[in-house]
Amino acid sequence: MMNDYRRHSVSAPLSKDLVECLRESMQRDLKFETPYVFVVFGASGDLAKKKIYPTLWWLFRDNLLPLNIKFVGYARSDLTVPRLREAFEKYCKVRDSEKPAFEEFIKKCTYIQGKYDTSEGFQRLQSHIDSIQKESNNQAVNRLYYLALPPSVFNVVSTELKNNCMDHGDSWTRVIIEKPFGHDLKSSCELSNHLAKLFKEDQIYRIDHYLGKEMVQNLMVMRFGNRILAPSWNRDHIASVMISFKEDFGTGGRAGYFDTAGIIRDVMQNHLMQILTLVAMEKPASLNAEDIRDEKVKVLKATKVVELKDIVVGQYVANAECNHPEASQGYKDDKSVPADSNTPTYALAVLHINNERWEGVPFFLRCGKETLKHTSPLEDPAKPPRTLIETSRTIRRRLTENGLHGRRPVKKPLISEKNRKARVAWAKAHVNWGRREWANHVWSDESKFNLFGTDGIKGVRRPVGSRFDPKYQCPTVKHGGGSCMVWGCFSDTSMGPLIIMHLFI
Ligand SMILES: NC(=O)C1=CN([C@@H]2O[C@H](COP(=O)(O)OP(=O)(O)OC[C@H]3O[C@@H](n4cnc5c(N)ncnc54)[C@H](OP(=O)(O)O)[C@@H]3O)[C@@H](O)[C@H]2O)C=CC1
Ligand SMILES: O=C1O[C@H](COP(=O)(O)O)[C@@H](O)[C@H](O)[C@H]1O
Repeated sequence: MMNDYRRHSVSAPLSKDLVECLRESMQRDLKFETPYVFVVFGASGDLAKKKIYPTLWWLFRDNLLPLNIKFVGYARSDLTVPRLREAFEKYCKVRDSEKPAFEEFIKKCTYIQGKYDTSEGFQRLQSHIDSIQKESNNQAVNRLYYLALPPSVFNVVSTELKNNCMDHGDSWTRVIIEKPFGHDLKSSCELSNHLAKLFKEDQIYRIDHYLGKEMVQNLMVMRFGNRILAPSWNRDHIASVMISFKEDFGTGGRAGYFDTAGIIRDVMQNHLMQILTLVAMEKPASLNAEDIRDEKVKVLKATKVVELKDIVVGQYVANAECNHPEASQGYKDDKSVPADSNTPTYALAVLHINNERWEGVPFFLRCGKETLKHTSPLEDPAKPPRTLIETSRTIRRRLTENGLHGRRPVKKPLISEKNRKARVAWAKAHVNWGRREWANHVWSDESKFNLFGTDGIKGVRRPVGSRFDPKYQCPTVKHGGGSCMVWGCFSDTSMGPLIIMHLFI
């Protein structure tokens, strides 16, 4: 069972059973004594402090990392481990009880200051890894290089890595590359070709962290494992799809990178497009990565090329009227943004997927920095179906499963509040009458019969125990309509005649 609080926070520890299970499955592949080094290039940056270091800590805390692992930060900034820690600790959400373990984690961290475009810093990194090897009984060190860097330096850093920091054939080296992977088709192909010359394909990990988000991971299960949704997931039932990414903060010190990318390259063409393909693709042959990739590619191939008329862009400016602390700063108020920058911080695009499932359904991709609401909801405004696939039996079953049972509503005479009170008072006053008292009384009532057709049997769907809830009652009237009003009476010994009071035609 998942801990309750974990549902709300990735920082909460996993349950012991789950950790054991994950460790067991990892032990098959990992020798825990083998030395590993995880190098974060761009350790001084936003991604490193907000995501990479906190994630490494959570894995460490949950015993999901090899025992002999070291974390090396690398960047140009003049930093030390304590200053690095200052930057990332608050994102690690360390609980009081976890503090000793966090100190152990920090002991595993080191920092190397170095440039990206010269060999000197990389040679020092290599010496550092050599020293880890010596400390580990000379066992060869597995290396994982994480490029948490702006794309402008991917080429030089990967080249320096290849020239200075590779394994010696007795361990492995892997390189993780962040998005954006190039800024257009040409540069993306160039980057691919460049990396292919340096590393084997299985050494290169291109990462889109959105694919690791719970909401995104649940998409496939929701689409293909849900028997109610699956048949409705198409143009007959969905009018349009809006995939929306909004952040209530701006570039916050990252403008150096952001201004070279813009919101489209930063999140739209990767994160939002990944979500779009997951939403739109057909069921893959298996959950194997290649099969999923193939289905995503089919969606992309069926997508009409986006033209200028299909896209709106914008840039956030300061808003003096808003009290949000960040609203006083426009994008260009950031000193590292050129005064004439026209980099978009907001974009809305409409895409069309020309296939049988989605023909005619617009897919809107919307993303913005400083949009005052940090949510990325996926909204599928449903439209009235052109064809009804579900049978009424299925609908009845689903309603009942959800606690709404089909029942006849209680009839309640439509009387004024004054009369209601009078009736209640009379009933209370005579609550103790017995047979003898009632025998002296005549009972009368009127009834309405429709002349054409009937009012029919009305039903309501209501939860158990809510019979007398006013919302589920059915108001009745004794007068009006195309009908015949009759009156009758009885006492404890006989029945009176039936009197036709009114006939309405
Ligand atoms: N921030 C986030 O939440 C996410 C970011 N990413 C991706 O991660 C990568 C890094 O992003 P992020 O950490 O936000 O970026 P930052 O702007 O924070 O840059 C990271 C580090 O790179 C160095 N750097 C910055 N600009 C330059 C430059 N022009 N030339 C050389 N070095 C530079 C700086 O370190 P120093 O000067 O000390 O060397 C900086 O601390 C990007 O590719 C981004 O797309 C992906 C997912 C999420
Ligand atoms: O890739 C990026 O994603 C973050 C948003 O990621 P989240 O996991 O924090 O929602 C975004 O802020 C950043 O600009 C971008 O580079």
